[in-house]
Amino acid sequence: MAVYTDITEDDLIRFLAAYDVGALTSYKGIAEGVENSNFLLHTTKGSYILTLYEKRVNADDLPFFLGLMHHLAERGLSCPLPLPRADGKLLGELSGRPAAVISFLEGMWLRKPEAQHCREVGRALAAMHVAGQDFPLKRANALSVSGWRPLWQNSEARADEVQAGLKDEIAAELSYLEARWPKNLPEGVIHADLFPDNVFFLGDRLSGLIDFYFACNDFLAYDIAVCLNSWCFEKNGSYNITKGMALLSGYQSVRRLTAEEVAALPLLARGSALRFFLTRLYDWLMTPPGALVVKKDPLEYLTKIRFHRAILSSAEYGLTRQEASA
Ligand SMILES: Nc1ncnc2c1ncn2[C@@H]1O[C@H](COP(=O)(O)OP(=O)(O)O)[C@@H](O)[C@H]1O
Ligand SMILES: N[C@@H](CCOP(=O)(O)O)C(=O)O
Repeated sequence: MAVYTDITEDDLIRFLAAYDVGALTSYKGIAEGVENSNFLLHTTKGSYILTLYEKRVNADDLPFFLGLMHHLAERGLSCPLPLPRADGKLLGELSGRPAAVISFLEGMWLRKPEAQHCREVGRALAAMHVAGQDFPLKRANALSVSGWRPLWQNSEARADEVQAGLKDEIAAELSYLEARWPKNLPEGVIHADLFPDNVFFLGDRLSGLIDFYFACNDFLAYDIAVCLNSWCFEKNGSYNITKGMALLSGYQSVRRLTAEEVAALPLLARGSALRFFLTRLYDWLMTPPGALVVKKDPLEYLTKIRFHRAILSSAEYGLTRQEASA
């Protein structure tokens, strides 16, 4: 459960006085998420999410994240909206943390997504990329290739505690990717963490995207790589090409990939797998005992890195031969 910062009822009531949300009737910590502390609030006016921004979120980036949610919602994308306070600001402070009240998005995330859901996600991701094209703020991806080595240096010495041989394997992987990371691919605003737990469905219909707190400017196709990694592998570590095909065709029904993006896909998928491996490894080794968070297994992403390393052509992800060789 991701609640890093406790709040008291008195402080919460005082904090909520600045919002037009009615009177608090109940609240509870949310048993999901990794990055921030989230609470579900019920008030006389409805349900809301209270987010306290934690360690990896830089307060200077909050206008980008909150502004982006507004921008995308204005262009018809379903995502939660930060509520304004009486003073017009979107951010307040609670228990010493920057905090926001966010509208509640109906729906549930899928524990066992199927190909049809992957298609919907592909479509929504491309719609987000298109809608983000005229978002005026910029934020570099702190967790792209230049951020991986500093992250690795924090865990490197203890990597073999997790699995023998990891230190050498990851060091080689990192050097390989640093030397070959693409430089010129179409860029824009990406979500950068569109895992199944950040996509809500009502029945089989996608009801919205949440958790824009890694959003940034980067290669659009890198976002697809994140989704292939998080949506198209089965629990046993195998890649499900039917899901890959659905996700990629859903995406391309809104935005066509360029030949350069197609060619870069195996490298981007490998890099995205390394990125999640590294943050998970860091959390695995560094999260203090007793923290109310479920740590995610870094080794799941080692399997994915190895899968991508063996890929010879983007067709293996589920692009048609024609698309893969265009
Ligand atoms: N706007 C929202 N509407 C409904 N539930 C939400 C909303 N935002 C977050 N949640 C709930 O909180 C959980 C954690 O949110 P998330 O943004 O993923 O946290 P974190 O940033 O810590 O990873 C989600 O899985 C969901 O259950
Ligand atoms: N998706 C990341 C962790 C970030 O957690 P989220 O709850 O913000 O999606 C992972 O799985 O490693």
